[in-house]
Amino acid sequence: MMAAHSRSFKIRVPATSANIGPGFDVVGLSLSLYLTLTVTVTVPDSSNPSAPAEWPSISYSGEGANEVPLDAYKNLTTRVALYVLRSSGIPSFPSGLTIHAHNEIPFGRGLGSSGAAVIAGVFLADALGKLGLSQERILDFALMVERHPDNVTAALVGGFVGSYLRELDPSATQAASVPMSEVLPEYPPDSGPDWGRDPPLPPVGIGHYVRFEWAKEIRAVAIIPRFELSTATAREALPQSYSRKDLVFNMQRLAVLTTALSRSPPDPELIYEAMKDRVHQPYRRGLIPGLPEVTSSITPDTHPGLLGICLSGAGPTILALALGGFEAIAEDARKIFREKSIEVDWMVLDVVTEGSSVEET
Ligand SMILES: Nc1ncnc2c1ncn2[C@@H]1O[C@H](COP(=O)(O)OP(=O)(O)OP(=O)(O)O)[C@@H](O)[C@H]1O
Ligand SMILES: N[C@@H](CCO)C(=O)O
Repeated sequence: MMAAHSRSFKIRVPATSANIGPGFDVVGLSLSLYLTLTVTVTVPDSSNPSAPAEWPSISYSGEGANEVPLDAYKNLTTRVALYVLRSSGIPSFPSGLTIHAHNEIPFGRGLGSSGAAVIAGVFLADALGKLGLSQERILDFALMVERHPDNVTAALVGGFVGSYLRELDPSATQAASVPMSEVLPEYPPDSGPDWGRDPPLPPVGIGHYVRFEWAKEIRAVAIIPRFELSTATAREALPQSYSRKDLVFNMQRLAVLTTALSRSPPDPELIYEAMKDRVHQPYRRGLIPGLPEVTSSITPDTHPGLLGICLSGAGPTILALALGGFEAIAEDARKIFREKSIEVDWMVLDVVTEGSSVEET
């Protein structure tokens, strides 16, 4: 009888909410919803190392299970993993690889589902290839795929995080700007170890971040419209340039917000105003009917316990930060959306301080 040995591990990545009003592409919060991968690699003892590698077997449950591709060469997480493996000189997945993904993060709603899938992919490659990637290098790889740092950084390190992309020299800029089709090519079905060009390596040290403090009593109400809005579409709605007045408006608020959210007791008057934005939300209102009404009519005066309210990431989810009164906030937002014929789901989430993890099981 053929003996086999196997190795199993679990990867867990939190959801994130980016921007928090004025911090477009700058700040992110990790939230208590998770993408969890349960991974097993089974290697028959008598396996022939020169035999062609089998394709990984992927299964999904939870959010997105009915739409996510289960082909490892099409699925975002495994494509990212393959990119990182190939960049590290490992041409393909090992044989006997099975991955079960359980996903609690709704797709395309502004809760960082793609950022979580990307971070999970880099962790998967790191664990499969025993690459020993540093946190900095994990972020470099993630930023070659998701090119704004707010979601992936918060998903990686956890908590309330501010980040920037380092100004790269011209050759590194070129390396970091290669088209996505070269970073994550559409692998042909029969792709083997010799497939394609060498993958473009990320420059070293692209993303830098700082973790802010977070007042533990602040919780997050996610009001989630039942429609998807892709980040790409929501970014196309934005202008290429802004007035000085609007940029100063946002910078003033962001500077106040990062400390205001760390103070106990939190000050609703300060936070509500500091969560206003003029850089992305006004341009996205056409994509999210009800957005301006929800953010302007739900206030700390009308809803005791509320601190501030904004679009979560690229939307369409609304994020309300609050100390209490969660149901009144969410149900009143539901009424406003219903007037626009949009149904919502809502949940109260915690801001989690732990980032992504991998654990051998
Ligand atoms: N767990 C996952 N596995 C595979 N693909 C995923 C997974 N999660 C998300 N995706 C892919 O990412 C797409 C959603 O990405 P998109 O950037 O548009 O939204 P988001 O990340 O949910 O929102 P935001 O970036 O505003 O927070 C999905 O339609 C799917 O193609
Ligand atoms: N900062 C990004 C977050 C979404 O991924 C945006 O608002 O487009």
